[in-house]
Amino acid sequence: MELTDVQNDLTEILITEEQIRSRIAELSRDIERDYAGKDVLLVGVLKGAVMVMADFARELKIPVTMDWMAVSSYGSGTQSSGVVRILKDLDTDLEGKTVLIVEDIIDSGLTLSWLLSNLRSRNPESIEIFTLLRKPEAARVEIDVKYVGFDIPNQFVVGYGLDYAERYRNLRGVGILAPAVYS
Ligand SMILES: O=P(O)(O)OC[C@H]1O[C@H](OP(=O)(O)OP(=O)(O)O)[C@H](O)[C@@H]1O
Ligand code: HPA
Ligand SMILES: [Mg+2]
Repeated sequence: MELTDVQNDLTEILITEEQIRSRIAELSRDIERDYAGKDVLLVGVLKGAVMVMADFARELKIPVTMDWMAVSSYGSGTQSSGVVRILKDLDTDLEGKTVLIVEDIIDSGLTLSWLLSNLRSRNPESIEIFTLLRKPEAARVEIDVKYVGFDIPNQFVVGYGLDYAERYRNLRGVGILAPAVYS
């Protein structure tokens, strides 16, 4: 679905499909260099990261494996509950693995901060983070993120995997959701 197909639900088109494609390609070149010769395990955080994982993994010119974890803290609202629940754990043992977490967005940072300490306790060789979007003004915890697609304003966004109450995930780009839709 195009951003223009839900124009009335958005206050702004923030990032187009083409901008996402080209930024993922840029970051992929960095990552190919940084991880040359390594066996990388991409850990996608369901459900939001499905689109970015699919495009990023196919853009990479190095072999990788992929696993998924499902966590949820937003439910059907626009504010983090602060409580992160594991809905599905990894199938892979992380002991000694080179892990790259793939996320759609870092907002308050609460999800990733919780996830990082959870995954670090499993003794991987290294863990880094790749996120398509980040909201610097919303950060409630500091997280060291190695690969960031776009820093965006502190507003609720949808599209390209990101939902409001499970809707809008299938938009090709990212837009700011009109407050009238959720208030
Ligand atoms: O930095 P934070 O404030 O913690 O927010 C970021 C997290 O919130 C979203 O997940 P959500 O809980 O909505 O689950 P979903 O991916 O299934 O939509 C998003 O995909 C991140 O995982
Ligand atoms: O801005 C957002 N949009 C959709 N899901 C989210 N999860 C955290 N922040 C957001
Ligand atoms: Mg969500």
